[in-house]
Amino acid sequence: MFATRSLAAKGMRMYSSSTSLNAKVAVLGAAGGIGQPLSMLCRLSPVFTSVSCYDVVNTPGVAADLSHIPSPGSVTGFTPTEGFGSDANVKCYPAGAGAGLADALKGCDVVIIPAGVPRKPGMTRDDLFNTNASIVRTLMEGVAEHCPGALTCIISNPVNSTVPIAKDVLVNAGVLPADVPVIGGHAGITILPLFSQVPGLTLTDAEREELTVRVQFGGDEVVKAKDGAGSATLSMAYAGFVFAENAVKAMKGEKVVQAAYVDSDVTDAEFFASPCTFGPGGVEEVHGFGEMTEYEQGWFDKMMPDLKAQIAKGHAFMEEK
Ligand SMILES: NC(=O)c1ccc[n+]([C@@H]2O[C@H](COP(=O)([O-])OP(=O)(O)OC[C@H]3O[C@@H](n4cnc5c(N)ncnc54)[C@H](O)[C@@H]3O)[C@@H](O)[C@H]2O)c1
Ligand SMILES: O=C(O)C[C@H](O)C(=O)O
Repeated sequence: MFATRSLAAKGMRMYSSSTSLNAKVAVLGAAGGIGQPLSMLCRLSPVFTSVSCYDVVNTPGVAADLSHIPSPGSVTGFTPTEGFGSDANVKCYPAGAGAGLADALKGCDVVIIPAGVPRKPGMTRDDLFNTNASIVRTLMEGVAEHCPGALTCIISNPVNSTVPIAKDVLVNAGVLPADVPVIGGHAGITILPLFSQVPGLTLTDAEREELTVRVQFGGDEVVKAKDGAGSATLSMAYAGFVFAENAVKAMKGEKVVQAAYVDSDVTDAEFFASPCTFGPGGVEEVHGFGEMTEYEQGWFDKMMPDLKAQIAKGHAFMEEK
C-alpha cells in the first residue's frame, strides 16, 4: 500500500479519478491461468474501484501482488476461509469459517467466473462438466444470495452447459427478474398473463393454472382481504406511478416499452392491452404479443367475447345520450 500511495502522489496513477465509475468486481477463480491476468486487468481499469479476488487457493498472494500495482482503489484476496488485502472491510476468518465467498461478493456490480478445470489434450469441453458444473452452481448460489443484481459473466467450461446452470440457480433462488406479458383487458378472464413467454420459466400444469387465475383475480384478492374497506390502492398507486414516470422518460426521448390498454389493431377487439412503445407524443407503436400456447389460446378464446361486450357497453352508454 505504501508503494501505491507514493507512486500516486508522484502523478503515476494510471487513470484519473474522473474516469472511475466506482464499480466493484469479483473474479471467482482469481488464482488461475485466466483469473490472474483478468484480476490484473480489472485492477488496472478505471471503471473498477474495488477488485475481489476469490479462489480456493493462493489469492492472498495474488491480491498482495496486485496491490503493489500503482492503481487507485482496493484489491482484496479471499479464500473460503480467509480474507486478505487492502479493502478496509476485510475480515480474517478463523480456519473453517467459510465466509470468504460471501465477503468477496457483497456489494459487487460485476462478477466474472473463470473457476474450474481447463481441458487437457484429447478432452472435449463436455469432459469438464462433472467437475465444473458443481463449482459454477456453488459460486452462483453465492451470487444469488450476496449480489443478485450483479452482471455475471461465466467463463468456466463447458459454457454451453454452465451458463444454463447459472441461470437456473438465479431462477431457483427467485432473483432473476422476470417480465410476464399480460394482455387483453382489465377484469377477470379478460386479463391474460402469458407465462409461456418468460424465458427459463417452467411450470407444472397445476402451477400455471393457479398463477394464471391468481393474476386474473388479483384485484378480487385485495378486495376480499380489505373486507369492505376498499380495493387495491397501494399496488395501484405504485403501478400508476411507474406508468407516469415511464411516460415522462419517453417524452424526454428515452425508448420505453410498457403495456397499455389502447385503441388497437392487434386483435379484432377495438381496445386491447399489449406492449406499446412510448415516445415523446405518447403511444407510438402498439405491438403484438407473439406466440401463445394451446393453454393460453384457450383463455384468449374465452376472453374475446367478454372483452368485446364490455367495449360495446361503453360505446352504447355514450350513444344513449
Ligand atoms: N469461455 C471460454 O472461451 C474459455 C476460454 C478459456 C478457458 N475457459 C475455461 O475457463 C476455466 C478456467 O481456465 P484456466 O485456464 O484459468 O484454469 P486454471 O486451472 O488455471 O484456473 C482455474 C482456477 O479455478 C480455481 N477453482 C477451482 N475450484 C474453485 C472453486 N470452487 N471456487 C473458486 N475457484 C476455484 C482453481 O483453484 C484455479 O485457480 C476452464 O474451465 C476453461 O475451460 C473458457
Ligand atoms: O478450448 C478450450 O477448452 C478453452 C476455450 O473454450 C477456448 O475455446 O479457447
